[in-house]
Amino acid sequence: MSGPWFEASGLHKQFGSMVAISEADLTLRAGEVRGVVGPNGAGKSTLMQLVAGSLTPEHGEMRIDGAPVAFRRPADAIAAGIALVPQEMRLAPNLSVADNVVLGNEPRRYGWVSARRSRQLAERALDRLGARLDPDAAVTSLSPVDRRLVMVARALARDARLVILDEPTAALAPQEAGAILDAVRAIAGTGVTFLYVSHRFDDIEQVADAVTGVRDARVVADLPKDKINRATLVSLVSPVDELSHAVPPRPAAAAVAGSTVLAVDDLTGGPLQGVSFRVASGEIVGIAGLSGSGADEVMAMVAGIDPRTGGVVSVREKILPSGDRVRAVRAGVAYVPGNRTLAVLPNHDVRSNVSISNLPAYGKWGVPAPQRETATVLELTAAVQLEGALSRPISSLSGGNQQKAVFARWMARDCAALLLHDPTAGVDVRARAEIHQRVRELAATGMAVLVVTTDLPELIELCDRVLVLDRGALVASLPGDGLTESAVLAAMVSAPLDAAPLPAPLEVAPSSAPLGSAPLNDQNGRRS
Ligand SMILES: Nc1ncnc2c1ncn2[C@@H]1O[C@H](COP(=O)(O)OP(=O)(O)OP(=O)(O)O)[C@@H](O)[C@H]1O
Repeated sequence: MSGPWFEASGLHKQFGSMVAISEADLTLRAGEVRGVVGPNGAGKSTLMQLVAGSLTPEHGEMRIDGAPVAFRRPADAIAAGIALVPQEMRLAPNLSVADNVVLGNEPRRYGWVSARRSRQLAERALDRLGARLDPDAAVTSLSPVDRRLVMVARALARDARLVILDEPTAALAPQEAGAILDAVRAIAGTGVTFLYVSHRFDDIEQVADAVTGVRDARVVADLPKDKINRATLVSLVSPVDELSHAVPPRPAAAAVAGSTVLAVDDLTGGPLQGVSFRVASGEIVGIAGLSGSGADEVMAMVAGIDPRTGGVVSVREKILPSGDRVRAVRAGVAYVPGNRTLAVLPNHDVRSNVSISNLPAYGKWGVPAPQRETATVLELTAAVQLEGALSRPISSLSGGNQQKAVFARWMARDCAALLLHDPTAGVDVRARAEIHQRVRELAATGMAVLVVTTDLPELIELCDRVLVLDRGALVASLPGDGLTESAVLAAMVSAPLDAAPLPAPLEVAPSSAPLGSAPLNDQNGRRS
């Protein structure tokens, strides 16, 4: 690693009277991977957007190789060798892998886009990442991790010296995240600098050479490599006196004795090949699986978002029609999607975004009772540590805070089954602990909770039982007590990953079964 080539000092940005980042300094060396860590709403994304030219600072300066630079738009930053890879996927679905890599930067010959040179450019960028992808493949055919690699390749195809990655692994399983981390380390070895924003401390510990801590709109820490560990990272997000609160232990054995609330029998559709399981009142059941395992599809079909081609889903013995979200809500199925852009009402304030799930409760005989609504929403937002005025437009909240609002929405309603899809993606460690605590409390009131998450520690902290899906089939049901990440991982890839002893799988489902003829699972997911 050589001396600093990028320096920012005194960067300040505010939205109206709200200061998002103030007096921020940042110094980067060639080939450095700098983690960026801090609580939700701290100002991390704002700082990244200033460096990437998506926002312009009120004051402060940036220098590249000692010379002052000022970016008025992202194109200025790109021309200076800085590219931002945002958290949300920005790929053109109708274009190939190669076309997506060169999108907006197509090499031209005599003014015309050169298909040959575009392809070469894309292949070179993908090669540098070690991504073995067919440049002609449709980008829609790729797994989430490969799509993410295409987005990183796009930055490399622009000869970026600094690549800013915003939560690049937020919705990826650990092995898949590993592909991103390996690529980042390999590219950093060639002299490219990375700013790596993440709430996943495992990633930061593995990949970062140094960490910038952001808190309350200020840069509050600059940790060298030998100071990067779980305790220092947690303390950047949560004050030291809250450390124990931030990482709560899983209760020894959750009291799971209720009757079946959610029954899924022989579910088919998409990759699913006859998946059956039960979730009892008071139980928290997790589903783990790699991309393409079918975990996402189970969630979408049970929630009534996607239609199923076969099988039965019932809640409290009431069969839900296929692909009917309204009927599912009426039957008491709450759903918090992993992709918050599917859940927020962007043109509405925080209050409406939270109260919408339960509007009839805030009025009597059709007359609204705004005070009751406000009181309830204040209680719910406090429970997920979402601070600030309820009248703020939700789109002005940081990503993690939007996620908290969506979660609070479903706490307002008395539901039978709560479906959580990556419930704490982009949420800081402190609020994550609060959300886990709320989930446990909701389960204790008798709800059946189903959690699909790529975050293995979350499954282990939260769940009484973890079902593992592989290529559309249920391959294991692992009891929560004593469960380890390596045991879940091993079941996900159908092979032991290390020497850690595996709990014996309780259930091994056949890869397929004729419609309507599959045996039912008992309460613990065992087949009878
Ligand atoms: N366009 C905007 N209008 C008004 N306020 C904004 C806007 N963008 C960000 N903010 C506010 O600036 C503050 C910093 O937000 P920012 O997105 O930078 O936080 P963050 O650290 O990236 O959070 P997260 O980890 O949740 O993504 C927050 O209070 C947010 O509500």
